Amino acid sequence: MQEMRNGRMHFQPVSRDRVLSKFPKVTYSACLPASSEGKAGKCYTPQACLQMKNDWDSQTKAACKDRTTMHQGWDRLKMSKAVIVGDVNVGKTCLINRFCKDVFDRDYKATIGVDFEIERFEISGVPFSLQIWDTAGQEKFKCIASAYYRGAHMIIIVFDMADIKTLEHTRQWSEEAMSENEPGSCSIFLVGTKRDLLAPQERQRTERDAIKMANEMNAEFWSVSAKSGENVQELFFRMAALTFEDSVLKDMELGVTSTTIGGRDDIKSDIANLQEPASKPVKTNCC
Ligand SMILES: Nc1nc2c(ncn2[C@@H]2O[C@H](COP(=O)(O)OP(=O)(O)OP(=O)(O)O)[C@@H](O)[C@H]2O)c(=O)[nH]1
Repeated sequence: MQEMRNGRMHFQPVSRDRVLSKFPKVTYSACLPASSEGKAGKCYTPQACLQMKNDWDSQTKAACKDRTTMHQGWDRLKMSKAVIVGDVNVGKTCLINRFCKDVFDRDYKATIGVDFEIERFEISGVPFSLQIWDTAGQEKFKCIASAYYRGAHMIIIVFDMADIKTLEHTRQWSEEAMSENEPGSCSIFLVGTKRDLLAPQERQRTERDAIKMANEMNAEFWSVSAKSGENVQELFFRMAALTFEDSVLKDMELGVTSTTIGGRDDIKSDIANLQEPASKPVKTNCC
């Protein structure tokens, strides 16, 4: 992924479909009448989005362009942690698999505890990795999964658009995930899955309810389908872009010169916990 040559860090190129040069901006209202859907084309709604900018922050642009910053400041790979939570069976694993592997499995296989993927991007010319943590929705695994909420830069709360109860439960998922993190330290995305299962009018009703919920929890709302792939790549690109920019701005604020984002050693130890369960067991009281 990265190696030192002639005293400089060299990163292997990422695949072309993970290169992001333009800022992913607001282009679509989920509450448009069904008849106008498809005209505007995309994804998420100005009524519930984390920010409405059309371009990178000028400081981010300057930092990405600046060769000196590249050599002095980003000699290690920038990395952020996204944690995906939500009720059992809502489609968390399928969402990740659609983006990371471009596959969809119709059969349900419960996640046991946690699992994770690392996706590599190039954003505005800068190598960037996103750790995507998939957690189990089953109650019996909750205490294992919650041990991995800490240190998240992003919390993605998933619900099933065809099962409105799962939207009601998102408030509790949000509270639980945020209780492990400092207030204001992570961005929240509220994601409705299985968009393909709903008729247009039903979908609009659910989207309106979800927008209200997203506003309550200061989240950005997206409606996606892992089955068809609709909006999935756009969602992950948007998440990657927002967390990348956050990390660049935070690093500049802190005057960080040579570290992964915020010196997050907790991310590495999370992976160590996952890969070496025998040597570092997850402590739980409830399972
Ligand atoms: N039609 C449709 N079905 C979906 C979609 N996403 C997931 N499913 C189905 O929903 C079921 C559950 O999906 P998973 O991704 O395993 O659910 P999960 O949230 O990871 O479940 P846990 O691991 O138990 O927490 C599977 O049978 C999937 O095929 C979607 O976008 N559309």
